[in-house]
Amino acid sequence: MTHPTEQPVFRVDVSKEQFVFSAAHFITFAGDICERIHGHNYGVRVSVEGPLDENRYVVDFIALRDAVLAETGRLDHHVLLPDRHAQIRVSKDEKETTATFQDRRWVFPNEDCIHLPVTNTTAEELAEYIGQRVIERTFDQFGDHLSWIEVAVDENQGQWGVCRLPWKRPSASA
Ligand SMILES: Nc1nc2c(c(=O)[nH]1)N=C([C@H](O)[C@H](O)COP(=O)(O)OP(=O)(O)OP(=O)(O)O)CN2
Repeated sequence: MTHPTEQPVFRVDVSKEQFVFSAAHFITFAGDICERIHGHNYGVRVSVEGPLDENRYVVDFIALRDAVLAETGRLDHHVLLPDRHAQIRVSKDEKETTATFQDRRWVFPNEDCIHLPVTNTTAEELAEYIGQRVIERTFDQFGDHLSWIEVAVDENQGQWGVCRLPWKRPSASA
């Protein structure tokens, strides 16, 4: 009998020059230190593992590429704000979004902001968010048989936050 680890394992990686989004953010660290707002040209790499289909693909990397591009395009030229941070409070009215941290306050036009379901807009949490969104975009096309998706987000030319997510049908509320 063949041992399972002797089976070939297949993966598709997409890592394109266009997978860049320029965005502003600020995070907290060490408890109550809050960065100044600043920007990064974030880079993204995505991998998917699973068995081969009838085309001998894990997934069509053109379809995966287009799903990633849709997400990087959506984040590009925005201010990324965390919706789940205990100290960075984010609120909005019909025109403007206000973020506060202690006695500091940032005000942005609503259309410049993307509210993310994260605690801190670290590269790791951005990677998880992009991974969830790519699953949502592609699950019906790619099917339920894949093993996982891994997203890596580069904040500054070689500083990657990476998240691997099980390949699961997105919940209806996602
Ligand atoms: N594991 C992680 N570590 C750090 C993260 C992160 O997301 N995950 N993020 C940061 C900060 O966002 C920091 O601003 C990183 O910015 P960077 O420009 O790379 O750092 P420097 O302040 O050293 O800037 P230089 O332009 O290189 O001087 C920190 N850690």
